[in-house]
Amino acid sequence: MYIKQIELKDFRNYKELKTEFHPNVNIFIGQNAQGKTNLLESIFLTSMGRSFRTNKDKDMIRFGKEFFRIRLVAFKDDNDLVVELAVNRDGKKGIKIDGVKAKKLSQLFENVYIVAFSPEDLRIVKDEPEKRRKFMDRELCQIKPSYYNSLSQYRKALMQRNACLKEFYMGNPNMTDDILDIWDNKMAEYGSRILSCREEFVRKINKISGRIHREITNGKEQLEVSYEPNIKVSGNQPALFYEELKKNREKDKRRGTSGSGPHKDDLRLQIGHIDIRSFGSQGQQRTAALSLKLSEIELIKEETGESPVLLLDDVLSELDQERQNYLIRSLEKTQVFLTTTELSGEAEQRLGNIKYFQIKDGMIVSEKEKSML
Ligand SMILES: Nc1ncnc2c1ncn2[C@@H]1O[C@H](COP(=O)(O)OP(=O)(O)OP(=O)(O)O)[C@@H](O)[C@H]1O
Repeated sequence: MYIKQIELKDFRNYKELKTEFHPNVNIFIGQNAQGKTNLLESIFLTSMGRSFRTNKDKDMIRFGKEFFRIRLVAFKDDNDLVVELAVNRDGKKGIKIDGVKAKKLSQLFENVYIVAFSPEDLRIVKDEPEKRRKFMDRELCQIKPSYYNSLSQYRKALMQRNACLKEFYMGNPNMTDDILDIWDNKMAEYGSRILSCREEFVRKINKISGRIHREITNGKEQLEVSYEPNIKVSGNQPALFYEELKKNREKDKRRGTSGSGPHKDDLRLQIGHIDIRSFGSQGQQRTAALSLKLSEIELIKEETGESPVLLLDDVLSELDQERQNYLIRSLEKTQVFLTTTELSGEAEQRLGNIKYFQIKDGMIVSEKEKSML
């Protein structure tokens, strides 16, 4: 699968754009703040239905305009696949896949598979647990679209439960355990599904990242990734999950918030017996982050039979030569979009077939393929 073409209308600083991509490597070059990341963001959006850098869809509408529209054409299973997405100032989002209106956001996930990699991802090991949960969730949404439903239902139940707990905390005499129980049951139903999906996901990612990490470090380091569920129940067992929630009920009432559940999960990353989240060197943490990201590509291939498209936002310059080399070697048969402020020469020499796009002020001012340079 690869992305053939994109059309933008009033997206970020792009007034109008229509361009064709190379099935192998596409490089967006330009000075700072010209629209390179915006272009990656538009591609990401058609795969995940949301941005990788804002939760506010409206922020992506060009200043002073009423809506944005993206039309992306991918080549998949010997056919063109057309994904269209539009957002207006009221925050309404419309999605069409091959001309047919999508009813749910999750219908997007099975079309264009994407792995996005930015310098921020290199901090996934040492950053707060939320980043590692996001890593699991984003990947799981792509390989298991029903996961998205569990996640959003769980979030809704959690919000409602927290609202009830706040009432207890404030001493509202009308709040009862029966009401809380409704949300405990909902949280248990969806929370245990999330838990079992994450369990399985981490088992798989551990295998793949262990191998990749060994290769990058020439066999010197063994990376171990394990799941740290906040509620220690194994598999999809809503009844046991519910019991655990109930155990914490009185504590939660006193605090006015839910202190346990998958919203507190984490991923443990170890080399030998050392927890590298806290005690790894910066190099170890970055290499482990690279191993995790590359595992995402492998896992999507394994689970879907499709090679995902890779978005690299200014990431090559963040890696040393050896890690750059490893990354580039892993990109065979993967369509890549990468942004850079300058041509670094060496890395690109090894990148194979490349199409360059010079970006200036929300426009592609020139395009050329490597063979023409
Ligand atoms: N909604 C919007 N409408 C119009 N312009 C916008 C909007 N949102 C962002 N921009 C503009 O987009 C530009 C930033 O683009 P982008 O983030 O793609 O930069 P970049 O080329 O990747 O730069 P860098 O190399 O610094 O990361 C800024 O000039 C910003 O003002």
